[in-house]
Amino acid sequence: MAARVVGRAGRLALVVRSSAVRLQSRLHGSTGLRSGSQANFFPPLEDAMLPSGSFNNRMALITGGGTGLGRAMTATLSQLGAQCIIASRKLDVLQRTAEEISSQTGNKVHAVQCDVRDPQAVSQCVDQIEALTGLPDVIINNAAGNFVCPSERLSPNAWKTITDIVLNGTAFVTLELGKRLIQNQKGASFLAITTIYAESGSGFVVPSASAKAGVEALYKSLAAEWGRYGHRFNIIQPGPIRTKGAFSRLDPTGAFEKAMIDRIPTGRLGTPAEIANLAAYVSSNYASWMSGAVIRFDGGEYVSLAGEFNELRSVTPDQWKLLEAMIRKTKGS
Ligand SMILES: CCCCCCCCC/C=C/C=C/C(=O)SCCNC(=O)CCNC(=O)[C@H](O)C(C)(C)COP(=O)(O)OP(=O)(O)OC[C@H]1O[C@@H](n2cnc3c(N)ncnc32)[C@H](O)[C@@H]1OP(=O)(O)O
Ligand SMILES: NC(=O)C1=CN([C@@H]2O[C@H](COP(=O)(O)OP(=O)(O)OC[C@H]3O[C@@H](n4cnc5c(N)ncnc54)[C@H](OP(=O)(O)O)[C@@H]3O)[C@@H](O)[C@H]2O)C=CC1
Repeated sequence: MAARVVGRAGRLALVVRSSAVRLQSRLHGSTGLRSGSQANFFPPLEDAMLPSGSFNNRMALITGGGTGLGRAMTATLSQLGAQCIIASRKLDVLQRTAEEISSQTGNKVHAVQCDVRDPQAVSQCVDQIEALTGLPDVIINNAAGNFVCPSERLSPNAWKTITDIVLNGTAFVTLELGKRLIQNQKGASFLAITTIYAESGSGFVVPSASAKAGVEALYKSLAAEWGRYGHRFNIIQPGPIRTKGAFSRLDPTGAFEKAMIDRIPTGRLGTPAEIANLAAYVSSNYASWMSGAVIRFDGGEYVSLAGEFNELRSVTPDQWKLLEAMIRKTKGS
C-alpha cells in the first residue's frame, strides 16, 4: 500500500515537474516560469520622490559614496539640497564622483579619504568634516566589503578584513560622530545599509552575514539608547541591485543572475535610484518618528526564499485539479 502511494506520488511529482519545465521553457527559455513578464507591473521610478529642497541647509555623510548605491544616495540627497561628504579609501574615485554630482545638482559634494577600519583615520576624517561643513545631520553607513567564498577556504585575515570594514568600520564612524554630536547637543539621522541575509544568515558570505547582523544589533541598540540625544537609527536591507562592486564579487561569471531574478516575486532587480529614494525618505524629517526600523527592500526575495511551498507557483491549473482530487480523496490520518 505504502509503495503504491509512494509510486503514485512520485509519478505525479514527475508529471508536475516535467510539464512545468516544458511550460517554462516555452515561455521564458530554460528556467524561470515567472521571470521578466511580471516586472512590467513594477516599473522602477527613477526621479527624486521628496519635494525639492527637502535637504536644504543639511549636511550628509555617506561612507562608500563614490560608487554604486552610495553614489546614487549621494546624487539624490544632493539633488534635494544637501551638502554631501563622501568618504572611502580611493580619493580619485571620490573626487570624480563629487565633481560629477555637484556639477549636475549645483550643490557642493566634498570628497574625504578614509579607511573606516582604522579608528584614527575615522577620527581625522571627522575632524576634516567638521572643518568643511560642521557635524552632519545625516550619516549613511554604506561602505562594505564582501566576496563569495566557501567558509573552509577563509583565512583569518579574510574574516578580519570583512568584519573590520562592515562591523568595526560602521561602529567607528557611528561612535566617533555620535560622541561629537552629543557633545554639541546636535541630533542626527543614522542609517545603516545591511542586507536581507543579515537576518537569515547565508552560506558562502559568512563574514559579511555575521558582520551585517552585528551592524543591525548595533543600530537597534543605539536607537534605544541615544534617542534622548536626538539621534535616530534605522536600517535598510537591500535585495539584489546591480553594482560593479557587488556583482563582480558575488556573481563573477553572471551564472546566478537569472535564477536570482526568477525567485524575486516582482521579477526584476532593484535599481540604485529606488534605494536612494528610500534612504532619502528615512534620513529626512518626513521620517522623524522612525527609529529602530529595519526596512527590507528586496522585491519580495526574502519571503520567496523562505516559504517552503513557494515552488508550487509552477503547478498549472490542470495539475492543481489533479492534486486537489487526491487531497480530497484522503480520509482520516
Ligand atoms: C548568487 C548571485 C549573487 C549576485 C548578487 C546578489 C546580491 C544580493 C545580496 C548582496 C549583498 C551585498 C553585500 C555587499 O557587501 S556588496 C559590496 C561589495 N563591495 C566591495 O567588496 C568593495 C570593497 N572590496 C574590496 O576592497 C576587496 O574586495 C576586499 C577583499 C573586501 C578588501 O580589499 P583589501 O583590503 O585590499 O583586502 P585584500 O588584501 O585583497 O584581502 C584581505 C584578505 O582577504 C582574502 N581574500 C580576498 N579576496 C578573497 C576571495 N575572493 N576569496 C577568498 N579570500 C579572499 C585575501 O587573500 C586576504 O587574506 P590573506 O591572504 O590571508 O592575507
Ligand atoms: N548591490 C547590492 O545588490 C547590495 C548591496 N548591499 C550593500 O549596499 C552597500 C553598497 O554596496 P554596493 O554599492 O553594491 O557596492 P560598492 O562596492 O560599490 O560599494 C562599497 C563601497 O564601500 C567602500 N569601502 C570599502 N572598503 C572600505 C573601507 N575600508 N573604508 C572606507 N570605504 C570602504 C568602497 O570604496 P573604496 O573602494 O574607495 O574604499 C565602495 O565605495 C554595501 O553596504 C552593501 O553591503 C546590500 C545588499 C545588496
